[in-house]
Amino acid sequence: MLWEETTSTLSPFTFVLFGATGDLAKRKLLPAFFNLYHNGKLPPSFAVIGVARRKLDDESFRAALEEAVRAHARYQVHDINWRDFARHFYYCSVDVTQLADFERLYQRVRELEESGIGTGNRMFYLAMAPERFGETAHRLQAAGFTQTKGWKRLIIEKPFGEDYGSAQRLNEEVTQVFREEEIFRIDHYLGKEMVQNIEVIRFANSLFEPLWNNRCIANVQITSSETVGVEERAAYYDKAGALRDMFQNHMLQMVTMIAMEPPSRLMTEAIRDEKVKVLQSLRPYGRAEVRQHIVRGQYGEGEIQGKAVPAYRDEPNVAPGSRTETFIAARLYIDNFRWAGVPFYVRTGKRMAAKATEIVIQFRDMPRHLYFNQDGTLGPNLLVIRVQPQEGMYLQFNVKRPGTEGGVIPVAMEFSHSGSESPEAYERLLHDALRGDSTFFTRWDEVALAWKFVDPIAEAFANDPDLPLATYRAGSWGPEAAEALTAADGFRWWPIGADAPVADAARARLGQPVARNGRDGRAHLV
Ligand SMILES: NC(=O)C1=CN([C@@H]2O[C@H](COP(=O)(O)OP(=O)(O)OC[C@H]3O[C@@H](n4cnc5c(N)ncnc54)[C@H](OP(=O)(O)O)[C@@H]3O)[C@@H](O)[C@H]2O)C=CC1
Ligand SMILES: O=C1O[C@H](COP(=O)(O)O)[C@@H](O)[C@H](O)[C@H]1O
Repeated sequence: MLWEETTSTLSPFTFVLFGATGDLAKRKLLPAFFNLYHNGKLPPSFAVIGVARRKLDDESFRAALEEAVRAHARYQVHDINWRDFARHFYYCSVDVTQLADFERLYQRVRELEESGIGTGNRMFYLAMAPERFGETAHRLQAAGFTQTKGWKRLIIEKPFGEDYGSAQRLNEEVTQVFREEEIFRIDHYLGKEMVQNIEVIRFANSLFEPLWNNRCIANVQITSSETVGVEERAAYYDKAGALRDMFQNHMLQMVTMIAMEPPSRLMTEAIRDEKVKVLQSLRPYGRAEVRQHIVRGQYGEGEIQGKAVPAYRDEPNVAPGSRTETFIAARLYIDNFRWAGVPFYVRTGKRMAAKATEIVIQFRDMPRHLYFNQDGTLGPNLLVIRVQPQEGMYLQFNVKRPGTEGGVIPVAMEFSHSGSESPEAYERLLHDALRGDSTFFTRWDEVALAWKFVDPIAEAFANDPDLPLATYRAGSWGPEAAEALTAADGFRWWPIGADAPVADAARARLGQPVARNGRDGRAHLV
């Protein structure tokens, strides 16, 4: 349920973290535990048992924990009594392909529980290769973990399948062991402060909700751009591409949050029901529509923050001549009463000009637009939800140019969350799962519908000889064809991230020069 008091005490638990020595654990999960502990969100009695194949003991795992926390947590190690925190962490070397290892792990968990920790509440987090998810769930059952007088829950990392068929098979495997309400499928974008804020912005403001439809909104633009390349993940990414890695999950989840109807109650299942309806209303695309509405690209060489970077095909472990897309832009339609005719432009890519996730709601022009638009600079009203790295939103509107010359200039009202110590996405999601709240996790029917929408696109990507794969320069905003996608409808992608007009305000606060606008179409801050 939403808005439950989050400082309420959690029940004691044991948390079995598979993949405890991996990248995700190091950068996100272990620091999230520290942040939660620092903020008093964990109960006095809990145990985290790190699991992976390599041979570590409790002490060396605690040393790795400290390193991870020092490098990636929001707070300083010396802010708390480190020994008090670290004593909650244990390690057990397990190869998940070996049932005997699970039996050993089970003994460890039982010993901890019998020493007074956990009272039988058991959380299992699968932060390892997705091929291992199904068999791990089965071995947990075979070793006896799922027989408990407390609760049992499973958190599964992405990717949840690589198409509808494989996702369905995986789901069948895990639901043989855990009930749907015990399964927490992670989409970490749902843990981001401003993604969660979408519901409040929409449903707690009489200013916005009456306008939230095809009568008032001209288009919606959702961008998640990254400056990083494929990094060390080519083995996975070269098969997945941007379509499966970002679009099928994070991007479509943001679409559902923007487009859903108000839920009948602010309750988990009521909210998920409304998100499902959005996915059901997505206009399906076959090959012809993919050519018309979707642009894919792959980064070539270029520059990121002044540093030369190689083309995707020259990255380590990428197949020579790979045709994997590192960028996708799509024009989506949600064929229901509220959104009929409104294009949703969605784009995501690696090695782009900036790291930014922003949602731009562009309102329709006024009917007497021309009257005020004599110098051709009048822009539409925009509501921009800034997910990251800045957290906040701004509303762009038009006012009279001050003075006697007349004319109209765009201005922006900004609200900024940055600096307000929002919890990290994983921190919030771990805490939600521990208190049994699955609102910001994806239900199976959401995952299934997302794959059913994406599968024909993936088919076209793989087999349509007439579908271009554009190369874009690393450090750019993607291929030109993505600009053409919006331009064909008389729109354009609005600048985001550091290019957004309100970035001027941030620069001004830092005493840096700002673009004093008027005729350049950029907004002043009011
Ligand atoms: N890293 C990231 O930023 C993100 C990761 N994810 C997802 O999180 C999951 C983990 O990713 P990531 O941390 O990057 O992966 P890593 O490859 O860095 O880590 C994999 C972990 O699994 C362990 N492992 C591998 N094989 C076995 C085995 N047979 N038995 C027991 N443990 C095993 C490894 O330890 P050892 O070798 O010691 O066994 C290691 O701890 C994946 O599903 C990924 O898609 C999702 C979003 C972002
Ligand atoms: O899930 C993923 O997300 C990250 C981007 O996450 P963000 O929170 O930094 O925006 C992406 O780099 C990765 O490829 C993908 O698997």
